[in-house]
Amino acid sequence: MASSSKSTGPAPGHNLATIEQAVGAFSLLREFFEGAIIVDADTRITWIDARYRELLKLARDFDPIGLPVEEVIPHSLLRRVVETGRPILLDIMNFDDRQFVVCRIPLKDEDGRVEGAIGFVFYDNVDYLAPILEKFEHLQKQLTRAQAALTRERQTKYSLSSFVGVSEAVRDMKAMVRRFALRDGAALILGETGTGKELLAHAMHQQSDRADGPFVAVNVAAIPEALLEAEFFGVAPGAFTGADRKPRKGKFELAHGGTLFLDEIGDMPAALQAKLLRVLQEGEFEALGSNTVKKVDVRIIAATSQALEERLADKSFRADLYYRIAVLTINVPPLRDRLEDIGPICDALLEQTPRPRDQHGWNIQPEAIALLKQHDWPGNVRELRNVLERAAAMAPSEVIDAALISRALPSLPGTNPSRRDGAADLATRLAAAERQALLDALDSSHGRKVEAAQRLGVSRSQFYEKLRRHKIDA
Ligand SMILES: Nc1ncnc2c1ncn2[C@@H]1O[C@H](COP(=O)(O)OP(=O)(O)OP(=O)(O)O)[C@@H](O)[C@H]1O
Repeated sequence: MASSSKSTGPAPGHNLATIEQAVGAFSLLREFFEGAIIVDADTRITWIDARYRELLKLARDFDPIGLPVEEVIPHSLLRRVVETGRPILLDIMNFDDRQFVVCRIPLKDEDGRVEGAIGFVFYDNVDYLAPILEKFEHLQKQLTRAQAALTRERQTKYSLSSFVGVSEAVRDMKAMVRRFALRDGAALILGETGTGKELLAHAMHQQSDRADGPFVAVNVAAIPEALLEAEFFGVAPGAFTGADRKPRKGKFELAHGGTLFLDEIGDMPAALQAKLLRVLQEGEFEALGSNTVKKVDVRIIAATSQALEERLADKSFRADLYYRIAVLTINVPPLRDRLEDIGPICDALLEQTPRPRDQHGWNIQPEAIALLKQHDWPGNVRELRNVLERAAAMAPSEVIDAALISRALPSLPGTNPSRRDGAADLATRLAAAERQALLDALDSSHGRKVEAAQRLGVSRSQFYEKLRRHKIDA
């Protein structure tokens, strides 16, 4: 055996010939590597170089021979090499805060059967490896910084503090959201359109134990009825003619370990309500075209801007489902009932409103805020955002005064682009007219999308598709 007093092993009963050969061959290379290890076909350690023992900080009296490699090197990939019979020629491993290049090669007998594997560890005294390690270190630092920035961004974007409001009603509601976040049951958020229900659902998820899990949002009204079931529960391979061979995951599966936000739950068809109830009660469902039951761990947060009591009374919404989700109910007050929030919300929304490069920040005047407080806000904060964006687009400087606001408010003339743009070609004029029709329908149905779709004589899904195409945040 080529092992000197510095090496340990091999364990009795292993193929000595192979190990002798391997160690003999790479003893020629030993000045180029920092350590080496050999495992057998069961991935148990049969030999380890003394320098590798030092690197791993193994105690002097600890004998690793015969142990599964992962008990000594938890992240070792030697098992993969043994199982696949394929080498991993270049990889990087961390030991404490140092990075090493590692190379793993399968050991095969004369018939090509895998008998074990060897791993070598190199360090940067090998000049040609230095650029690889440097590059890796650089990329790893960049990744760590990007991940930290992303976490910060997610936390601020969806934290409860991004729901702006100073009124007592908002403070009480936020306290309730914090309490509900810590309970894991289904929750229901009620409020007019544009009051910030989705924002609150996201914040509740972010405050809960599920924050590291996914947050998946589905707008029930935006999906054509025929596709809803597949969208929620997924499709088994070949479930119907034309279905993919591969299974398609539904939103429930995608939200596993996290939160599923069901917006416009009042629009859910009866058959789907029954299936949803089953998931809530048993935590299980079947994909479309499958008879295998799947288990999921998902918290449901539902929201609606409809009066659910009416839907309960006419039996289009199941009472048992309602009582299941309504245990934790949050009522978001409409903007017109908390006028003192308008000023702070304007400041927050204007922070996010694009401004010309040479400008420091928007300056909204008290008279402009006073005028905004007189409006009824059927579309709530979403409508306020649109009005501010319109005013900002018309503003000649960073000052937003009452005159600009009165031009930007929806009931006043001067906002119809199709009337202004006489020189545009037909397609542009038609698109502008369609956009205006959508906005008008939303305005006159106080932001209720189902009603707006009916007014225009299009289906819900067509209506949503058009909103998306025209980039209308409704
Ligand atoms: N209190 C608030 N502070 C800051 N921004 C808000 C607030 N409330 C709502 N918003 C903003 O208003 C817009 C609409 O909010 P959101 O989509 O959460 O409303 P919603 O109640 O879910 O609407 P819908 O019922 O139509 O789906 C978003 O851009 C959101 O960020």
